[in-house]
Amino acid sequence: MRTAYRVETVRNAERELMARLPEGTLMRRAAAGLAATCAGLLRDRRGRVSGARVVLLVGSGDNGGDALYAGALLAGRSARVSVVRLAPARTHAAGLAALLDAGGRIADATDTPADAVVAGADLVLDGITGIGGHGGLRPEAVPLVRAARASGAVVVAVDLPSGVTADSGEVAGEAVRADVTVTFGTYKPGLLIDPAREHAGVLRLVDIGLGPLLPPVPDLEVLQHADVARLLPEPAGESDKYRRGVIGIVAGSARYPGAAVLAVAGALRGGAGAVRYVGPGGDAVIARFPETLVHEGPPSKAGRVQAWAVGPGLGDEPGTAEPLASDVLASDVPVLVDADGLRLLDAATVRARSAPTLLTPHAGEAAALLGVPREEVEAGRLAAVRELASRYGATVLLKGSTTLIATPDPTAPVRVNPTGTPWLATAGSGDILSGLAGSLLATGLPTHDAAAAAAYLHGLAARLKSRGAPVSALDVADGLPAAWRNVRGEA
Ligand SMILES: NC(=O)C1=CN([C@@H]2O[C@H](COP(=O)(O)OP(=O)(O)OC[C@H]3O[C@@H](n4cnc5c(N)ncnc54)[C@H](O)[C@@H]3O)[C@@H](O)[C@H]2O)[C@@H](O)CC1
Ligand SMILES: Nc1ncnc2c1ncn2[C@@H]1O[C@H](COP(=O)(O)OP(=O)(O)O)[C@@H](O)[C@H]1O
Ligand SMILES: [K+]
Repeated sequence: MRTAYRVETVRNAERELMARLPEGTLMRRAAAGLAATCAGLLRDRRGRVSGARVVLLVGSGDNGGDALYAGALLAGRSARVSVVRLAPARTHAAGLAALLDAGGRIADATDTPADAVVAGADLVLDGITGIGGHGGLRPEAVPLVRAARASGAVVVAVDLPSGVTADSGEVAGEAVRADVTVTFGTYKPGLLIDPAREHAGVLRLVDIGLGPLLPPVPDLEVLQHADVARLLPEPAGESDKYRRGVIGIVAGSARYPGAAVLAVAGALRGGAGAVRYVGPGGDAVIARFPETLVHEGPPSKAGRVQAWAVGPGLGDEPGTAEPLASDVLASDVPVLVDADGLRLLDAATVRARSAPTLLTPHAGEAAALLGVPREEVEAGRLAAVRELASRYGATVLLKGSTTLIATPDPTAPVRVNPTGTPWLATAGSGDILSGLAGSLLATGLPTHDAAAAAAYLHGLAARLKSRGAPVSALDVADGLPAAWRNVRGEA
């Protein structure tokens, strides 16, 4: 499991650790890790560190200090290192002295155009701001950062790409776009959540000894194969289809019968022992998946069901969608609500439910539920998913370029799914996810585990099927058994 902590927590832990260590120890540890990564990148690029051209962009804080000490270490290995100070009077003095001692030089951008400053650089180190930064890049930094990007040099961000918001992943204005980010002590939320994540490139974590001083509960967690493998249900010798769990799907409409087929396709690969279908798409479902138990009446009369998934393609015809959705919400088993089901949702009904509810909106649906523009949700995913979970008293899986899962408990970590791929942005893939997550819920997994395991398998299935080419929603469903085996370490 990867974890991330917000700035205040990082600073508290750093303070405690610094009090136990000789002054400057943490920065030296950070700089050593940073220099090692840079040296590796330079060797990849030109075979050796000696003679490489390195430009440091250095702001007024300790982030610049890290860059300067790392620059000194590289200069000590005969790299040609120059520093551009963005706030000359407030540059980390000891770091600058170390760099100059090691043979580095000052190349401030005051009289020289930005592109000339970075011209010919093999590597540009972004030490403008780290966890102390706020409000995007200052105007004087913007041309330098753009020139660095355009120069073809490898851009390495120190701790965080300057300009991104560490705690939320928001990007207010311009921010550095790095190829690699070397972060210290722990991941920060912004490194894992878009749009900031896109700016960070490949992540490297340098251990500076902070781990034991961080609280046991992180702000974010990212499950990995072993974590998901532990969650996946496995039928025991004594299992029968009912004990494995029955998932009820309420999806599709005369207008969108395909959504019913797709949700069932996901549900059939989600571990439940049986899939019941209720709704107007029964014929289409049976034609494609004869193993489905199709029911004509209302969901409450469909027989035993351990969890429901309601909403994909349900449409908005009065007299059809609404009664189906309210019947499902009145049940006392876990319910997943997606797509059209979300439009019919009212917070008081969800809050009053006796069993857990899982909402799976994309950014547009989340925006409608929150009454804000879609762009606001996309720019501030973490705040949006937390707010929805708290307003509805439900677990919320917010889909998109970074899929996030929050529970109604504001102290619980938000989960970030690491397996997604932009190839998943294809019509109907969300319907597969609904069926899959519902199926995992029916097997008895707690809501946030079912959501996290489903997002993980769904993303992995898309990657395994895609291998760099477009995939359809049904391809993703077909890839689920392979993803399941892959997670469990089976061939
Ligand atoms: N505290 C510690 O023990 C350690 C800190 N480390 C480094 O120190 C960093 C934090 O250092 P600081 O607290 O000095 O903060 P930063 O270096 O991140 O930035 C703070 C400075 O930048 C200025 N600033 C803020 N926003 C700006 C913006 N948008 N554009 C330009 N300037 C801006 C502020 O006025 C302030 O002077 C970490 O990110 C990490 O790189 C590491 O050395 C590891 C140990
Ligand atoms: N840029 C992206 N990167 C990764 N995953 C994405 C991206 N865009 C969409 N997805 C994923 O694709 C799926 C799309 O679901 P949804 O928006 O409900 O589409 P539909 O309604 O067509 O099924 C979700 O699982 C979402 O997380
Ligand atoms: K930085």
